[in-house]
Amino acid sequence: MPPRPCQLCSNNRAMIKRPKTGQQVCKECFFFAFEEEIHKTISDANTFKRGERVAIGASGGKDSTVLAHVMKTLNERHDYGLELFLLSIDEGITGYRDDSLETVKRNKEQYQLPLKILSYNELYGWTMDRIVEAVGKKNNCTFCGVFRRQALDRGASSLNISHIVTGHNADDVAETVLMNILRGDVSRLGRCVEITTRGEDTINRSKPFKYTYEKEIVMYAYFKKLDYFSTECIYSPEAYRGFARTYIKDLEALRPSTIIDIIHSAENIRISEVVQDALPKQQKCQRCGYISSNELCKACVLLQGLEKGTAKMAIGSKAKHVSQEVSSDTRTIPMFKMPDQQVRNNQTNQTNQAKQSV
Ligand SMILES: Nc1ncnc2c1ncn2[C@@H]1O[C@H](COP(=O)(O)OP(=O)(O)OP(=O)(O)O)[C@@H](O)[C@H]1O
Repeated sequence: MPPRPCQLCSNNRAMIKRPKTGQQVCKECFFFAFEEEIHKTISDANTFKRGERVAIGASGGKDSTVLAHVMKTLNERHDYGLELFLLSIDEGITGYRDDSLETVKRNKEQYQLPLKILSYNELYGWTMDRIVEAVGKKNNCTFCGVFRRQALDRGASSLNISHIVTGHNADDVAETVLMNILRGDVSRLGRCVEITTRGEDTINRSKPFKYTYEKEIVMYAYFKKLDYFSTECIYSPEAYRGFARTYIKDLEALRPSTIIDIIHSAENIRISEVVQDALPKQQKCQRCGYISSNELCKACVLLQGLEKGTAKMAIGSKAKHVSQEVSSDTRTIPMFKMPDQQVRNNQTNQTNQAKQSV
């Protein structure tokens, strides 16, 4: 059978069948189409301001490694004018995160980007290895997720950065939509499909891979021969999320557009004002100053549970009513500080001067 030509350039031999579109394309056209679709996602949503300092949440895994590579490529190709940094959180998981951080350190050299590593141990006085010893494997993902979210914001803030991008891809977003529906979590249903979540007292978070299929990220990393770490976390993943993931993968095998269709469905759901008014209002944690929907943020509640030896109780719904009292010898999280107002103002001024956003 004669070689099949690329359906995009018609010159080269097709090497890849795109999981997202089914098109048969050559390597070069795949790379370009993949990158430019991400550029479209970024520019359609005016995601960045020119001159902005942006931290790439870098775990060393395939998604964030491809993200670092693509952000650097697009920043240069389309002159976004961004100052990019790698930001890694060391959760303290021996045999997993220590190895993946070695990959990030190599990425720092390969992409010539500054790297900041912040550890749970430094910030909370606990590693995930010790947390798992204390709470067991069943609920450890709750601790890790809550602690990572804050650690990323605190790491960014220490670099005077008010925008983080993560490698969450279309499969992750579709999975989160499904989980929010299954849990009846209306407030998160709307937010989880936004490319950027913004707020006065929060660090902006963006997902440039919101419409990018995981299978294509794997192909991109493979054909570009990127240096990434491919082992799964050694602590068991959250079982409920695992079911949602498998369900979506099964549907994708039958109809590849399922992933995008789920995302589009959630984008078009309108939450009634009655429901919105009933949602908890955002405030600052009374202990550490981090954004929270209760008097104490989730990280402070979880840390207090760990310190007092009542960590399992801290996970449940009664955790909101945890005592505010904390003895002077109990470890607490340092006060959260948003990036310097000055920096934010400067960024706005630069933006106004440049009158441009990407
Ligand atoms: N330890 C970490 N340090 C910095 N960023 C992280 C860390 N863990 C996760 N992230 C960010 O959150 C995104 C989603 O994380 P998740 O745990 O779902 O991993 P993943 O889907 O396996 O991604 P990756 O392949 O990048 O590890 C990552 O792509 C990355 O941007």
